[in-house]
Order: sequence, then structure tokens, then C-alpha cells
Amino acid sequence: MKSYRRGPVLLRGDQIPKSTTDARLLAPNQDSDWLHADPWRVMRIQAEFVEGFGALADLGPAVSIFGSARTKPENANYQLATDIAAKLVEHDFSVITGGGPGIMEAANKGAVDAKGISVGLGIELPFEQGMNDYVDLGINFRYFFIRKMMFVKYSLGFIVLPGGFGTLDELFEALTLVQTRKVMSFPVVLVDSGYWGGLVDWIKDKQVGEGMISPEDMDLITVVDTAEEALEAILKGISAVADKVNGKDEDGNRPNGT
Ligand SMILES: C/C(=C\CNc1ncnc2c1ncn2[C@@H]1O[C@H](COP(=O)(O)O)[C@@H](O)[C@H]1O)CO
Repeated sequence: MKSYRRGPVLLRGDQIPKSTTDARLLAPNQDSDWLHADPWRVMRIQAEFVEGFGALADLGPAVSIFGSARTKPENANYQLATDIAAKLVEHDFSVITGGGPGIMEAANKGAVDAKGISVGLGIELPFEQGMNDYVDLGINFRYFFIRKMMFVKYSLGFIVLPGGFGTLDELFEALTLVQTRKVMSFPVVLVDSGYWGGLVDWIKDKQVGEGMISPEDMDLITVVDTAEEALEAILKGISAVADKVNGKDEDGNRPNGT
């Protein structure tokens, strides 16, 4: 049977193309549909990873702040996000957000006002949506999954204010990565017990109660109400991770007593 090889792909019968990849590439007057074909998308995906890694390589220690794109400046959580970002900057952290409006804008504003590094990892959306005015280092991603990976790779912890589906997506992705040990356990801090309390109770009641997660998985989440508590929880969580990396126990001692 006649076979045709395209790199690692074996093609037979009707799958054999009428022309080669090179011939199609060199052919005049082609339409641009091929630019949207999946193999070409892989190149875009690669390019987006390269751009992201390049732009963030020298960032240094950073914390991501998530929350609703719809929170208005007059909402108390807007000021809270600003205060948390300022406190992070005072402790030499860069602040990373999704670069959009609402809580993202508030956190970027707090970082800039405190003279820190304010990062926005934006996402291309079907409606016009620029980066907020307080982003000093911004990258606009086409692909959600690449952007999500950048948050995890370049953050030492996540602080999550009230939000909608986008915020929940970011929260549960972080928890899943920690639970499955794809990343070192890093702090995930929920701010505003009034907002998150019902969800946390449901997780305890249903997910722990019915054996969908382990009771220890609850330790991955800390719920706080103030900027000071958020900072404290992040610092504590980060030093716990550092201790783990250095082989220390929960009290900061090494097994050999050093
Ligand atoms: C919906 C509106 C603007 C959307 N613009 C966004 N820009 C950047 N990042 C966004 C945007 N919307 C959602 N995100 C990401 O999800 C989280 C917030 O989503 P939620 O559903 O509002 O909770 C946020 O942390 C971003 O990373 C104009 O109203």
C-alpha cells in the first residue's frame, strides 16, 4: 500500500495529500486559511511561551493578586486590594495581576503607588479591553492556558479577592496544582471571609465530608479579612515552602537538629 510520511505522521489512502508542505508554502496566491490551522497554532503557542518567559525572567519574587474584573473603585475590596499590593511592595515583592479592570486595576495601582513593580498578564478577549493604566510591565496573551502557567511559574503565592468564574478558575487551578504536587505547596490566601465563607464551608462539608478531597487539603487555603492578615499569611506560607525546600520541619528545625 502506498504510504506518505509527513515528519512522524504516516498517511495512506485518501489521507495522502495532493501536494507537499513545501509546495503549498511556496505556491502563489494562497488564501490565508492555513494560518489558522492547528499546526501553525503550535508556533504561536511556542512564541507566546518564549515572549512570556523572556519578559518575566528577571522579575524576582512576586505574588499574584486575583479578583473580579467588575469591582468598582467605590467598593471596599478595591481599596483592600490596593492596600495588599502596597504591603507586598513594602516587603520587596512584585505584584502580578491579570492586567484588567476591577481588583486587577486596584492591585496594580497599589503596587505603582508604592513604587513597586506592577505586572499585568492580560488576555485577548472578543471585546476591546486594554491593560489598566497601572500596569508597568504588561504582556497580552492569546491563550488562557499559557497566561495561567505564567501566573504560577512567576508567583510565590496567590491572594484571591472576591470574584466570579475567572477568579474561581484561577483559585482552583492553583489548588489542583498544589494538591497534585505539580508545584511546591505555596500559599493560597482568600480575602473576605464574608464572601468565601460559604464556599469554604461547602468544601469542608461536601468535598471533605464525602471523601472527594483529604482533610489536609483544607490546609492549602487560608481565609483572612485584612491587608495585614493577607500579608502575614503570604509571608508565613512562603517561609514554610522555603523551609520545606531546605529540609526543615514545621518549626523551622532540620531533622538533624541544625
Ligand atoms: C469582564 C470585563 C473585563 C474582562 N477583562 C479581563 N482582563 C484581564 N483578565 C480578566 C478579565 N476578565 C477576567 N479576567 C481574569 O479572571 C479573573 C477575574 O474574572 P472574574 O470572572 O471577574 O472573577 C481575573 O483575576 C483575571 O485574571 C469588564 O467588566
